[in-house]
Amino acid sequence: MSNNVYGIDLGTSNIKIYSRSDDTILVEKNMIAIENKNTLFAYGDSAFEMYEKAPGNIHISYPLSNGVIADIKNMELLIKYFINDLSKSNLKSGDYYIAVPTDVTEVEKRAFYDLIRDAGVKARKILVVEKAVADGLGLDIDVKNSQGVLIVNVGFDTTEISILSLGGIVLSRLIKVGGQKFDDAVRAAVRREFGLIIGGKTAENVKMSLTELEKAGKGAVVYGRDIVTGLPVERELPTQLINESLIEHFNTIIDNIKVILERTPPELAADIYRHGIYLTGGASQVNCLAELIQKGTGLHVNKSENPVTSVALGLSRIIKDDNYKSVAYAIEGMSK
Ligand SMILES: Nc1ncnc2c1ncn2[C@@H]1O[C@H](COP(=O)(O)OP(=O)(O)OP(=O)(O)O)[C@@H](O)[C@H]1O
Repeated sequence: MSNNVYGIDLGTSNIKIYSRSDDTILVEKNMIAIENKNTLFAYGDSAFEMYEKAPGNIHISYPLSNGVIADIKNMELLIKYFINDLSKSNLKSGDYYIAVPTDVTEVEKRAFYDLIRDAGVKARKILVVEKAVADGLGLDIDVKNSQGVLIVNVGFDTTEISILSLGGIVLSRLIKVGGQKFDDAVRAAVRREFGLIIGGKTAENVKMSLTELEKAGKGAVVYGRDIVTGLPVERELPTQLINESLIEHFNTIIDNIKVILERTPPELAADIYRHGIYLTGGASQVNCLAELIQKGTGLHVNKSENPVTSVALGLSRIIKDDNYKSVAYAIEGMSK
């Protein structure tokens, strides 16, 4: 195949890239490790492996923050390396579909377009898709013909709450709550209740294993540093403590869903009532969140089968099915 087509969902913690030629989705950490301020040391999952363990001369960072591009130079570098890997070092010109959050400024949206144009990936055509629309398609919703669809995507540092109707976005709100805030809450609770300092990765693992641990009736065994003695220790944390530490953030998400619902035109609200809420994004899998949203809003919650890749799956449907091409658009001033 001469020209490939790529669909990119640039998440803060995970980058997901659909490649048309092999019909697969690459999922890698959106992270870069730079040695001595100017040399690429590692990227993607390999950079994440070193996170919180690397020496001072290796700087490891996320180039995205709160859903927008914070470090353009390193983000371009990452895109170039990932696309080069996908094309097996035989990069040919290609078309790019990139998902963007709705509730960001036009300048921030434009930055996604510029990123692909300037990343050195031989972009022929660059089209933008609203992230929630791609999410809807990835969730198998016929977004072009459906009225009143409420999608909640809980990611790493943001949660996007959107109402779709007939292929467009009616309302959207991006709030700064996601998996990272959940991890921070776990760390703070462990420090407060056990006098123990744990790393970010440990907190994330505890959060991700909560449901399993509860089922097994076990606590989470962690290793950390005792605040008083400064020595490494092992502790078993009760799951109840972890659950309680997350409630505040869950309530923020629920309150924001309610605000969006209050602003929804009544005809669309009726459809949302019938279909319920669609919940996706990696951090939506956290223990009890779906149940609490259901309880807090009184609406049925449909959980995604592919929470991490739902946006990329939606992009793949747009790329493969001409019927959905109209939901992708060129940034003003660029040809479609
Ligand atoms: N089983 C799980 N339980 C709880 N949280 C999980 C689970 N699996 C992944 N996560 C969390 O999901 C988050 C990553 O999700 P996702 O890939 O959707 O985010 P992102 O797209 O990178 O972020 P954003 O949308 O904020 O840009 C991380 O915080 C991770 O800890």
